[in-house]
Amino acid sequence: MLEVRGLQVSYGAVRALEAVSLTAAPGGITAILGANGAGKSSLLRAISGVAPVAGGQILLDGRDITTLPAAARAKLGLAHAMEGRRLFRQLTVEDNLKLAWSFGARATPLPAAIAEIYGRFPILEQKARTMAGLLSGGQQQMVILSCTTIRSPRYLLLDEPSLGLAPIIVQQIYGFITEYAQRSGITVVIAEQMATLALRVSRHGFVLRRGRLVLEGDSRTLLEGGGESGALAASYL
Ligand SMILES: Nc1ncnc2c1ncn2[C@@H]1O[C@H](COP(=O)(O)OP(=O)(O)OP(=O)(O)O)[C@@H](O)[C@H]1O
Repeated sequence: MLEVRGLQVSYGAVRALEAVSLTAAPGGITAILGANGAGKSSLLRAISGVAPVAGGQILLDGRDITTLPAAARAKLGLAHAMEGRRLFRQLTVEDNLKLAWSFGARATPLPAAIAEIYGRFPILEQKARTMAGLLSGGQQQMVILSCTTIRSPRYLLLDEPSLGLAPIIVQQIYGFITEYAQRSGITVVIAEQMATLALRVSRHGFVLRRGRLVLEGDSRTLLEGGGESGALAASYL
């Protein structure tokens, strides 16, 4: 179970998150929604240990990890695909995959792990010897998802996996995420500006606005526009 209690994140005088509390239910997808600058990336970055925490607590399976360095959190099974497609651009696709595998739990032997990825994204096999920096945005996102999942994480944090991608590629990426979450049974947290997209695949959604949690609920309820969810649109204004 991943739990955040009263989390505050500040960058100098800028307060990015103010007393945010939420729980990501085990074995399912949780959506973190909100407009540009709402604090979604700061939340994920604080959880994985790369953003400064000014107050509150982060608990992983009941253990307080708030002051643990990022590398120690990764060893506990936290994987974070950050916004902005961070990969080793000068390395080939396959070398990116090998490197990611070497940092992970190595639950599956390397050849089988790579074969599985190529089975899922055949284009990556065709581009295996191409420098990752030369791929299209969608192909780079496939490499990033492959690199984070090849490590066999127990918790997966995905920051705006749809950003800047064509609708058909977004469908493919989200298809992969949904299938992977179901098959692996791990806990997935997706930060996404495109609320409908993330609510369709998640169980529960949390909405941030200017660093504060303003709405939460069952994803279907938020999506169907019933009850409180008129507030979903309002929270983006
Ligand atoms: N390194 C930083 N230094 C200073 N301010 C920052 C930094 N990173 C983020 N911020 C500010 O913190 C607030 C929250 O930003 P954050 O990136 O977490 O939001 P977001 O919801 O992920 O938005 P986006 O979708 O644009 O990434 C914004 O006001 C942003 O300008």
